[in-house]
Amino acid sequence: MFETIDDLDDQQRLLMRIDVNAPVDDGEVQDNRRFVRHAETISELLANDHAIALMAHQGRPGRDTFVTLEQHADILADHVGESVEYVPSTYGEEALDAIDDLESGDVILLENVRMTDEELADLTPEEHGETEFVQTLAPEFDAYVNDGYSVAHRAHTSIVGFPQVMDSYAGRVMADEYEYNTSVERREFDGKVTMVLGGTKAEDVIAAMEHLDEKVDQFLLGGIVGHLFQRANGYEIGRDTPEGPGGLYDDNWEANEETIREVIDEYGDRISLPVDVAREDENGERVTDRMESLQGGPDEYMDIGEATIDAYRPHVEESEAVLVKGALGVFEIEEFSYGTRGVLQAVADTDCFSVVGGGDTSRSVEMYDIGTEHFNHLSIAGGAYLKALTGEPLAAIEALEK
Ligand SMILES: Nc1ncnc2c1ncn2[C@@H]1O[C@H](COP(=O)(O)OP(=O)(O)OP(=O)(O)O)[C@@H](O)[C@H]1O
Ligand SMILES: O=C(O)[C@H](O)COP(=O)(O)O
Repeated sequence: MFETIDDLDDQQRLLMRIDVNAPVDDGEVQDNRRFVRHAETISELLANDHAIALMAHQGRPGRDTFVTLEQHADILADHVGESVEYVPSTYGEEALDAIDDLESGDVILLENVRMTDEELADLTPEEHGETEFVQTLAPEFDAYVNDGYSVAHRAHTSIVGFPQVMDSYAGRVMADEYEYNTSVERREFDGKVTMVLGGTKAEDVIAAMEHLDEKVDQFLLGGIVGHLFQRANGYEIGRDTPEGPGGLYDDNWEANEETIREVIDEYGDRISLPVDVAREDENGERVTDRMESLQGGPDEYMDIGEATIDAYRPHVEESEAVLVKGALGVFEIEEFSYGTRGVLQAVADTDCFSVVGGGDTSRSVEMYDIGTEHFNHLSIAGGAYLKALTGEPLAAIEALEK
């Protein structure tokens, strides 16, 4: 087991990893529950007079969402109610100067760690610990705290490198999510277990499906994941999104199709797919097409249709546990929120054990007033949550335990 911030002495100089990776709309970083949850940990640490330098990432190199953390510092400051200084360097001179000036009660946010050469390098945890990034920053601090549960599945320098050489502790979000999500994996249900899978990170979701067959009785698919499955069935649907991993439908299609075929052959009878999908017509209105008579281009479908929602609802009502990962449509636009809202409302109306995961997806519960109290747990994690459900070890946890 790992140590947590409860084990820290007061007034320490802390290097802390958080995960405020967020959707970026027209260059504007969107606030979400990750900021709120990490702000709670930061406030708790400030109450004990620590000085904190935060590390975080945003997007992946080459994507539109790969931006600096300037806006993140402002959003965090709003939630913490204290100033959070953005430092436009991760471990260069400017960063070291700002760290030098850090006093008890101060918080700074260092530049996007994915802008360093090391962060995403293919290295062992021990090698990450030997990088210039780690060797430069580690001596400046008393301890390392990792609160970034939602990025805990990535074996990157800021996650696995620092614990090699520093006293390391799990933050509040890390500890809570870990306990909850592993208890989901261990928990045995007598009744039906249903998993609702959607969103844009389709390859991660499909990879997880390969490991979930014994734990799940029914899969309900939507979002880009649903498109991919229906495309494998011969329908002209689906597109690559700038936020998604890219290449889903071209370079990686052959491999994706093969995996989907394997999953369908193995337990296709437990997988429900959209029978209709919704798009915007020329007047800007929502219009729904049956799967056999698609009218839009492959890239135009933004939600599951009403018949699909009606078909999915009884599965939820019959379930003892429902686990959700990823949205069934572009819920951020009201017209295309029907699928996500319809299924989440069915979960809220049912007395089942329920977990909603996915940093973006769990936001829809609050956005549409579905009532957080109707769910057992709203996870701010996506990929890490999926991995935890499949019982796979998380790189960050292994590093903290070491
Ligand atoms: N048909 C669709 N076309 C385009 N985007 C879609 C579609 N259906 C769902 N989405 C998008 O999926 C997103 C949510 O899923 P995504 O896989 O990106 O993240 P998540 O599961 O919430 O969390 P995380 O980012 O933490 O893994 C929403 O922002 C929604 O707009
Ligand atoms: O949003 C997430 O799921 C995490 O921040 C991890 O981001 P990544 O999938 O780009 O590594």
